[in-house]
Order: sequence, then C-alpha cells, then structure tokens
Amino acid sequence: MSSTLIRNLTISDAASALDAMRATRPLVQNITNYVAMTISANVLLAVGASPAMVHAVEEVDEFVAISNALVINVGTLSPLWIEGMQRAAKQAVALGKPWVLDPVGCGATKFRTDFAVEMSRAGPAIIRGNASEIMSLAGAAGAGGKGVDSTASSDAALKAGKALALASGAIVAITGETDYVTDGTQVVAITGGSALMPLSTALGCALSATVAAFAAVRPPFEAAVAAIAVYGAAGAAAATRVTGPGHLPAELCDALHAVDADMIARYATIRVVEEVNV
Ligand SMILES: Nc1ncnc2c1ncn2[C@@H]1O[C@H](COP(=O)(O)OP(=O)(O)O)[C@@H](O)[C@H]1O
Ligand SMILES: Cc1ncsc1CCOP(=O)(O)O
Ligand SMILES: [Mg+2]
Repeated sequence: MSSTLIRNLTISDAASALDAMRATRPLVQNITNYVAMTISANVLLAVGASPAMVHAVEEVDEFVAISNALVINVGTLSPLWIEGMQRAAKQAVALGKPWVLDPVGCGATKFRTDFAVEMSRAGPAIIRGNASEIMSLAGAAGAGGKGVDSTASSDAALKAGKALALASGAIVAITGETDYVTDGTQVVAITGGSALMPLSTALGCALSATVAAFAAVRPPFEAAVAAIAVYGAAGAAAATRVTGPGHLPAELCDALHAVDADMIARYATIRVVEEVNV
C-alpha cells in the first residue's frame, strides 16, 4: 500500500509519459489470448512500443530477460499455457520487470477464476480488467459477468478494486464508462473512450498491453493513469470517425499513432477522486 500522496496527475503527465515511452520504444512481451494477439500488437506498434507474442515455457525466462514489460492475459487459457505464465511472472518479479495481469473472464468458470486469483498473488505491478472481472477477482458479491464481458459498472466495482489492490499489492485499473486507477487508498478517475469500444473485441486486452508499455517507463500508478488517458483519448477520437464498431480498431490504431498532448486534453479527463491525507 502506498502511504504517500500521489502527485496530482495531469494530462501533461500523461503526455510526458507518452513521450518517454515513445523515446525508448519498450519491448513488451505478451502472453495473451488468440483473439487479442493481432490487435494488441498493432496497438503497441501504433502507440510507439515494440510487441512480441511469446509464451512457450521453454523460452519465457530468456524472453522476459530481454523485455521491458510483460502482459499475462488469461483470455484463452488452457493447461498448456499455465506453466509458461507462472514462469514468466516469476522471472519478471525476479528481474524487477513490471508485469500486467488481465484477468479476462474471471468469474466465468472455476478453472479461470482460480488461476486468475493465483496470478493476482504472483506480483503483478498492475491488474487491469473490466468491472465484473475485478469484482470477481476480489471475491466481491454481485460481480455478474457474461463470459468475457462485464455486466457491472466500473463505479460498482470501485470498492472491490480498492480491496484487491490492498490484498495483492498491485495497482488496480477498472475500465468501463469511467476508468478508475487505485492503489487501495487513492483513486484517480479517467474519462474518454466510447461506448463503441466494448462492441469491438479485445480492445480491453490491447489496453492492458498499452498499460504494460507505459509501465516500462513510469511507476505503476502513473503508468496506468497515463496509458488509460492516452488510450481513452485515442478511442474517443477514433469513434468520431466511424459509423459503427467495425472500423474502430483501424481508426484506434491511427489515432494512437497520432495522439499527442492536444488530443489527450481534447478527449480525456484525469481527476483525483480520493486521496490519502498525510
Ligand atoms: N461505455 C463506455 N464509454 C466509454 N469508454 C468505454 C465504455 N466502455 C468501455 N470503454 C473503454 O473501452 C476500453 C476497454 O474497456 P472495457 O470494455 O471495460 O474492457 P474489456 O474489453 O476488458 O471488457 C477502455 O479504454 C474503456 O475506457
Ligand atoms: C472474446 C474473447 N474470448 C476469449 S478472450 C476474448 C477477447 C476478450 O477481449 P476483451 O476483454 O478486450 O473484450
Ligand atoms: Mg477484457
């Protein structure tokens, strides 16, 4: 748990994190699901990072060692992948590399939920999920969920997200109409995005990958806020150029390629909603 008051994070902090990320073009290792692989890689390339989708247990130790950040996403979990995920998380923690957990579909089945809970205890720097996933991972009542989709609002998941952050030691990001980032005591709300985004598959997964890219250059709280503001702004800008969800991924990539301080300021807001009195 953080005991110090976070700096009042602003749009200009998000823009400076974006610049720092682009300047280093971090290598982000993705152990992600089959649905999300291509859009995650395209999103990372567009925003300015370097993606690699690598999950074989035989090479994860070596690959984590050359990566700047890692994502573990349980979307198409199968027993074959579990050892690679466990090993990658362990290696990332041992080498001090930040890793992001995306607990896709947590709550849908016991297999998936048990494994997501196990991984939440394996030292992620950040956990990013939709409201139902975060509530389920926290063991909260009323998580709902429909497969990989949320049936709860991010507002309803905030209490569970704070509890999860305190229990896991990770920064928790809950996405939805409003996105929240919390360390368990402090909460930042970010707006942006579009109601079309949940209608296009794997855009949450690609956001988790983006959060990992920012975690390569900023501490976890700041990284999550900055990545979500950048992504939300690009998503909102992209949504103005489409008539439905079909072309949204392509427009999102174009917007992520172009995003700058002006676009973030125009389409996103960042607001501290709870802070610690020190
Ligand atoms: N109703 C909404 N309005 C604006 N943005 C949204 C809305 N729902 C989701 N988003 C955005 O879509 C992205 C993916 O979030 P979400 O749909 O919650 O994740 P997941 O795809 O994992 O379920 C985030 O950037 C989030 O801010
Ligand atoms: C549809 C689907 N099924 C298994 S993983 C996956 C992708 C989920 O992506 P997101 O969580 O970003 O909506
Ligand atoms: Mg998801």
